[in-house]
Amino acid sequence: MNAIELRNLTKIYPQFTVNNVSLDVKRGYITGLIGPNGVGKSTLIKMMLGMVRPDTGSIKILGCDMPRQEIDIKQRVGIVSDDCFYYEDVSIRDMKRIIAPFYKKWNEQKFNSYLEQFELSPKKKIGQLSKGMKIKFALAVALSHEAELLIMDEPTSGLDPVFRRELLDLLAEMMQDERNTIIFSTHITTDLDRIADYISFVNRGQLVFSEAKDEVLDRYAIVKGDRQLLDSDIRKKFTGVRETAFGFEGLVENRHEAEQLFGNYAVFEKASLEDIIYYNAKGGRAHA
Ligand SMILES: Nc1ncnc2c1ncn2[C@@H]1O[C@H](COP(=O)(O)OP(=O)(O)OP(=O)(O)O)[C@@H](O)[C@H]1O
Repeated sequence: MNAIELRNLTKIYPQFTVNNVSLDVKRGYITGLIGPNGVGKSTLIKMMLGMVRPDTGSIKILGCDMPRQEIDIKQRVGIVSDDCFYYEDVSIRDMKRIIAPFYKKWNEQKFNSYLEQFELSPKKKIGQLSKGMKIKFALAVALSHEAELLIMDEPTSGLDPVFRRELLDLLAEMMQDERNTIIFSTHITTDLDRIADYISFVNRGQLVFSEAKDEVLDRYAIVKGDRQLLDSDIRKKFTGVRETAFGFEGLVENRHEAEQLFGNYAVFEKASLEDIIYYNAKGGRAHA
């Protein structure tokens, strides 16, 4: 079953379009939403959360229609984003008093223990929280109302390495209940190496792929070889190529096909998620 189903979503901004994105996020798994800056990841997440209305297309979250069943959906979804919706002038304690009654399954004890674990003083005003502290607060809220689905926009980007690991542990803990689902966008691909099951890759407003992380890492490869191997037909086989005085290095989408093409004339290495983002972002423009 899918926790999220996006169908043919399009959002047109004056200088940018999310173009006909269809995406299934599998229930019971962690999906990483990756892509270069400004390709539409936050816009997609905001559409899932009803914060941005698509021009066309449909959105189902936990089997419910967004926006028609937005209130039911929000009961079951935890949101972590650094441009969260909280009042700056209000303390953590008072903000909690505003938020908690909205949730049918609010767990006060859990919330207090997260505040303690995250070293957040209830007296501190939201406006005085650092970016990382705001994320911790949003996470404490999200984890205290028994959310089945956690949707997070760059949750790890403002966090120090110690809390980043703690966060990943918390997410792993949440996934012990196999009905739970997490999707988060990130630039920190090492976080995904650690915990993601699926990767959804967005580039220039379009979904490039959404598949199991292990399959992605098996399918793509970095190829290195002598520049003489490159002609215009061969270049087309690469998602992107970097050329140096000594040779070339490029990303191919189909390792098997490239191995048949180059045989022993090239060297093949495993591509990382970072390689996949880099070469897709640069495309044919990737030169050293
Ligand atoms: N409200 C808006 N009005 C007009 N353009 C917008 C609006 N929101 C986003 N955009 C544009 O849409 C594009 C995609 O932005 P978005 O924030 O979705 O990208 P992103 O992939 O999340 O980027 P990053 O990784 O840098 O956070 C950008 O060019 C941005 O300027």
